[in-house]
Amino acid sequence: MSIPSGASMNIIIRIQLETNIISLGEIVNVIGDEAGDIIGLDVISSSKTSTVRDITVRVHNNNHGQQVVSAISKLAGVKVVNVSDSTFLLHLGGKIEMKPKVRIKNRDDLSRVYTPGVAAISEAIHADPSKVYSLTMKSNTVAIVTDGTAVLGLGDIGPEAAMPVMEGKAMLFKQLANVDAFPICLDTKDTEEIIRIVKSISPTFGGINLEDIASPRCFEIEQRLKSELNIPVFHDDQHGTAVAIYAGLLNALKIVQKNVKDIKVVINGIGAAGIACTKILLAAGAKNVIGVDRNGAIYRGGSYSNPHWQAYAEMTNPENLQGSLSDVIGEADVFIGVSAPGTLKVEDVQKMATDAIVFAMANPVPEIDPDLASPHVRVMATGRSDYPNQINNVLCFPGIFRGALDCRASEINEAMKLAAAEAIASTVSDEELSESYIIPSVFNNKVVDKIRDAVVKAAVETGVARKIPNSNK
Ligand SMILES: NC(=O)C1=CN([C@@H]2O[C@H](COP(=O)(O)OP(=O)(O)OC[C@H]3O[C@@H](n4cnc5c(N)ncnc54)[C@H](O)[C@@H]3O)[C@@H](O)[C@H]2O)C=CC1
Ligand SMILES: CC(=O)C(=O)O
Ligand SMILES: [Mg+2]
Repeated sequence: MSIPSGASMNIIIRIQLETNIISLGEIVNVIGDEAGDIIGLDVISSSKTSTVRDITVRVHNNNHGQQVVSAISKLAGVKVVNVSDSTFLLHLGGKIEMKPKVRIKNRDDLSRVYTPGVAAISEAIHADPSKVYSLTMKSNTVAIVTDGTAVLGLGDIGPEAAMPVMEGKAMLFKQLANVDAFPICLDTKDTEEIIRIVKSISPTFGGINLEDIASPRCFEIEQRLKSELNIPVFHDDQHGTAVAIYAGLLNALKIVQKNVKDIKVVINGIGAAGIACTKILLAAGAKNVIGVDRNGAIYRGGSYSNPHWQAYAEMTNPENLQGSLSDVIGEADVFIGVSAPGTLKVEDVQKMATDAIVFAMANPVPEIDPDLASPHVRVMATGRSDYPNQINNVLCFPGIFRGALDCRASEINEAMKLAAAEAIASTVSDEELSESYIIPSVFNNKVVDKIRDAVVKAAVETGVARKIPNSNK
């Protein structure tokens, strides 16, 4: 399954044109004939007989881009020098950097930021370790730790290939919540080694965001680190996703006027995200949740290689349904996909209850093309930014860590997660709420502040805050 048609991309085509043979206008017309949308034209160099230009063209997808380039290549007097994709260009040299807060202008500055002056600061922290929070970057810094084994929906692509995703996440932490975060991509899949490394690096950080670590390993890593460290450890694919989904569902259920206690929910993909989503829905009162993975519904009496599925069967699937996704989806009110591209068929959606809600969250390609599902559902959401209702853990992690760091929370607990979900949902007012607006945009500047305040309040109420921060207002 390719990226759905709703997506688009920009390509930059560098051409050399012989100006006595062909005009720029003719090239522009050819691009228009191929349905390419020109969004930029730059002159790179020019002589009496030829010009080199960069033409930035918005196209639907890779194939469409190739079609446009091929049409230009066929023109007499045009040489296509290079074609680049603006997404690749944006990644050249990486997306983040480290910047000092003050400039070292002279020897005096040097002697204070570094030796000998810095020694007094180190001694002060040695005498009172809690001062590391006020005298270093720790209080505002989060490690984004991955082993590269479940990167988006791309699977085990390794720690190097995980880097662009983690850099992107670090950008979002900074831009949305002013949290300094940086990627730690580990070249090991060994649970004990990952735990040991994260514990060893933890003095630098105020929090640990575990990311894209495959299940079931991710559960033990998180659990052990939570109990062995005194800073928040949060596996975003579990809890950030669960919080964002629950926020979206709270609002979607208002539209269809159904109660979470009465609905049938089918969750496809019972990995990190699927198990956490199930738990948050059960905690919210859902009674009929059915989990489905590659081999079908998870039921009591089944035998499973995944050690978490036996326990999962005990707490879900009250009618003990068996069979494939198609077999169990009949009359479901809600489908949540946190699995893999193209796993939900239109025929499956047609079997769902009236006013069906479909959250197809696999990234970058959802379980069903939203254009195909939409005619059959009341509320459609994906994890993507190019469709309405983007449900993505980016709605949660900046604000939840902002709150946890501000109150120096020792952990991120269930109350803080529920508070975050309710804060996200409440950002959409009753007047604004509609089928295509159940969840605020990532760029809604109220989201982070609302989550932060709600999370700090919940942390204080549950006794995990080690500091009462100033109000955010
Ligand atoms: N929109 C969002 O905010 C988020 C989306 N996701 C997406 O959810 C998906 C799963 O992520 P994780 O839970 O972190 O990965 P994971 O590797 O922990 O779990 C994936 C689960 O899906 C199952 N699965 C794979 N193919 C399947 C199929 N054809 N049918 C049924 N089950 C299948 C696997 O067996 C596994 O149990 C990924 O595509 C990821 O991009 C994950 C986190 C956040
Ligand atoms: C959004 C995210 O964390 C994922 O797809 O893995
Ligand atoms: Mg992830």
